[in-house]
Amino acid sequence: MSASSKFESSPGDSVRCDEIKASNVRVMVRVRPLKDKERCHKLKVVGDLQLGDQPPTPRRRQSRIPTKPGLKSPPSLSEHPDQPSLKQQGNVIGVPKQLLLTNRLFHFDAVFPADTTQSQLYHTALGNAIENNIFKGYNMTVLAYGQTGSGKTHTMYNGTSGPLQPSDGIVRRAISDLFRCQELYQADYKITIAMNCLELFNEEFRDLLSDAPDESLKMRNYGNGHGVTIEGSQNFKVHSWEHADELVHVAATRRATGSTQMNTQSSRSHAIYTFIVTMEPRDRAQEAMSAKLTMVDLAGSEQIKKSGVVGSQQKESININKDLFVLGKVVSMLAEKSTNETTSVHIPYRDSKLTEYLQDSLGGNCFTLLIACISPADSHNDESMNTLRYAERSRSIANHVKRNSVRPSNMSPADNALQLENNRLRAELNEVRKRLADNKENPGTTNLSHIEEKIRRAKEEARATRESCLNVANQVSRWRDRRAGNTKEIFRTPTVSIDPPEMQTGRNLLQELTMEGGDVLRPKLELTRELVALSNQIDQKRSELESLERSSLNKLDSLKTQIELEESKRDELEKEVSRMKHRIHLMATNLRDDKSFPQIFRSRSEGDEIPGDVEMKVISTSTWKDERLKEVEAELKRVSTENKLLKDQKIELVATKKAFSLQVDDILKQCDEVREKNVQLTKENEDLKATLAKVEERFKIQEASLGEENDCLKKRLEDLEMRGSSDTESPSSTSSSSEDRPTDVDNNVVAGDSNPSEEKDEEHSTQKETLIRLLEKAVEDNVDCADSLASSCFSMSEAPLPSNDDKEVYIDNMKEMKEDDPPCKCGVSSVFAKKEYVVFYLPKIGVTCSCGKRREDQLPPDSDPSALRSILREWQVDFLESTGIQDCVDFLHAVKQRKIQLAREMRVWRKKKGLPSMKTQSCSIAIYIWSRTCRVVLRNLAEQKAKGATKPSRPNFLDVSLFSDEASMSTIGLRSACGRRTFV
Ligand SMILES: Nc1ncnc2c1ncn2[C@@H]1O[C@H](COP(=O)(O)OP(=O)(O)OP(=O)(O)O)[C@@H](O)[C@H]1O
Repeated sequence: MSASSKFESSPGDSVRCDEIKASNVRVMVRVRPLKDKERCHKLKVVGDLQLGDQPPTPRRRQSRIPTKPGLKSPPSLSEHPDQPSLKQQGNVIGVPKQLLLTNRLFHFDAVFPADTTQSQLYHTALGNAIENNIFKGYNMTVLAYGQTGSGKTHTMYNGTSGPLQPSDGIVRRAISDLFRCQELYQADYKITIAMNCLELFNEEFRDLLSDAPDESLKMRNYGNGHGVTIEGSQNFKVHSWEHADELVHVAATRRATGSTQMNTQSSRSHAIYTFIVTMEPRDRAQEAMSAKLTMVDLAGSEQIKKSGVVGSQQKESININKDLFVLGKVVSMLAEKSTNETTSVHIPYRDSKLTEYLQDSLGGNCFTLLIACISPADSHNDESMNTLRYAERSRSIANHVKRNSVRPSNMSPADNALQLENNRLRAELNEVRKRLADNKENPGTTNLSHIEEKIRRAKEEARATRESCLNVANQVSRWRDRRAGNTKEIFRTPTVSIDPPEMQTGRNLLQELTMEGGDVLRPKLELTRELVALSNQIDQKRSELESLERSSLNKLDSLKTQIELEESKRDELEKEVSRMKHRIHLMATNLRDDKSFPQIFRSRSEGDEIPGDVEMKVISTSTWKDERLKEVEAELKRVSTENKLLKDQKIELVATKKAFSLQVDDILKQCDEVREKNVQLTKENEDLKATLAKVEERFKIQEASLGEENDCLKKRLEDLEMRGSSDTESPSSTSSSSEDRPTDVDNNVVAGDSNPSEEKDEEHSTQKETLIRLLEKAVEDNVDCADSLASSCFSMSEAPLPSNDDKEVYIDNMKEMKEDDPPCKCGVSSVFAKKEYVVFYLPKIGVTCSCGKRREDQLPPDSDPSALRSILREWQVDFLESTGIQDCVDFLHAVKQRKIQLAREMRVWRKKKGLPSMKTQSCSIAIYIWSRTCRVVLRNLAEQKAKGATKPSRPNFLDVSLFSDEASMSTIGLRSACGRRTFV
């Protein structure tokens, strides 16, 4: 059976046509959410949206079934009188109807902003439309239109399977509604639901539910609004929601999709889901109804440049765009027709298969809802603008909707079917007649290709009509055979399949009576009377059937006559064509051969006699020329109109292209910016990572040092407890152990932890002796201390090296030195210590081996004298940097804030680096020495600057006078060259 034949309302006697109403296509716009990196400045939904998320309140069952069949005016989509208005549903307060895009305001039936849920969209857009339209016998179509990636498939079929999900689109929700309504109405109607799923891919129809889904199917158009069918497509009778849903799911997965730059899962075809509902009343007084629900997910328009398609995808894209172009043209023409009803407008439905198939939905017998999907992104403004313009135009398309219902009659279903078929044939015949009449009226417009086309169509139609007639004839003869058999059998066999119901009832009654007759003896006369009455009824029915048969046969005959007539017309037309061809050929030959043709006119003007046959020739030629001229003029007119249309389209396209290229430039620029930013961010990220690693290392060190501090504190607490009594005897020893001011290292840079004073004195004297011994040995051997790790004797760098005599004096001085000796004023200093202590405690500046070799005091040219690396040794700077200290100022600040913590961190750090272990207090002293040195250097540099030095140089670190005001000078381990202590 064809997909739509049941829905073609036949203009016959028993089909209602009294309820034809105009209903404009309803248009709603859905804005999809922004994607990553997309921006939206120019699009605005105007008005508040407060949608309810509930289905409309269910109504009581009685009101669903019309008490008086078909007398209500047809409801428009989702606005049935019984249905609560949008404003009354749930908490719906209002739906925006306007949309502003780049200063242009568009008006629609509803505008759904990006945050609208699928459920909100369905209940607002369709509401109770399935029940109010389909189950009342009105056809309905829902179309999704828009550029690629704008959300059409999301809106129509967001394919899941199983129970209904919040993300499901219109198709699944509509199927659910269909079966819900079937359940509601099945007490009064026998309802069947059939469905098919088609796709139009590359200008070819395919049945997505067929065993051979790749097979291309032919479309057949019955013309004059009598519907279109896809030959060979299958209708599946579906029994439940699950069944239908499964089929739709299969179809959706078979649909052609592909990945483009605009949409990773782009539909490459137009998908058409059709559901056919037929309702046969259980009560014969009601009318039978049928309706078709079509849901179309159109493929999206796309710019090949933007979508980046090539090869076969490019061909698909061209076909999609062509279809949509024709759709736009049809919409424009329909809109023009509805605004200016007086002018006759040709609607180019046949220019594409899509529009030919959707003819009923656009300007036909159908309630139509168009959902235009757009992207809110600025980068898609031009496409969105086109979609909105198209959608706004669609609003003015008027459809003429009528109920597909059949009046109740005493005819059997077979009679009804026959009747409908007859009606359809009659309509076709009318159409053929009309065309023939048109041909007669406008012979002037006939040109060769037109005639050929008409002949082709006529042939096709004749073939189709012949087939239909044969069909009908077969049906009639089968039916006649059956009837003849039945009539014979009627009294013998009680079960005849096509008996009129009254006869069956009578026979049943008779049977009952016969059965009961055993116990209740009725008079024979009564039974005879009943029988007579029944046989009368049978006769009456038989005569009715015979007259019906006769009329059918008559109709058949008249149809045959019509066909013959049509065929003879066609023959005539063919002959006419060949005659014309012959004439044209003759004339062309004559004109070519007849050299005297121009001469004839000349001689006529001069009053010469024209030979009779030549005059005839001239007359016929000029008549033909006039005709031809008229034809050419008409053709010219048509061509110029088309040309103008094409020019307009071209201008529009050029403008669009220009806007596009501007947009593309803009996007490229943005891309560059983003790329640059990206590089910058990556760099920043790397820096941050490095800092993070440092911080993490610091953290670990701090953590470890905290542990140690804890241990240390505990130990100290124990010490303090133990020393409780001795503290009262020598209070000065407590103050001298202060961590912040490690003055207990006067005699040597090798300072111990806070030991009792006797231990300290003992240690000092040992160290003193060691030093003296070392010095004596150094004087004897004049060793190159720079290479000796065991012990070294250092003196200042830039001061003159002490002679051996000086050294002896120095040693003597050392021996005689007392704790309370006054400071030496010689201004020249030396450092005596083990090399490892020197390396640990002292900064690098100016320290020179006593042998005269300079060590570590050379600064690279142009180096910053105030930098940490110019003052301190490599490892010292490495350590400080590991704690986040970058320069002298940082360092001085850190010393002030957290010297002890730094000391602990240093201890842990050294351990980690495999350097000799030092006590925390020694670390603290070292830090103190470094900080002092840094402060002195900074101060000296500032002084140099203040005196006008443009390039201040690093001070001589061992110039004792530099440190003369430093009370804790001794802590840096300097001694005067005379061997006496400089400071106490
Ligand atoms: N309203 C929406 N909410 C959430 N996501 C959406 C919405 N509309 C579209 N999308 C998402 O945008 C993407 C593209 O949508 P969809 O495939 O439906 O576009 P389309 O118009 O059908 O494209 P095409 O014509 O190329 O098939 C999908 O990932 C989809 O999930």
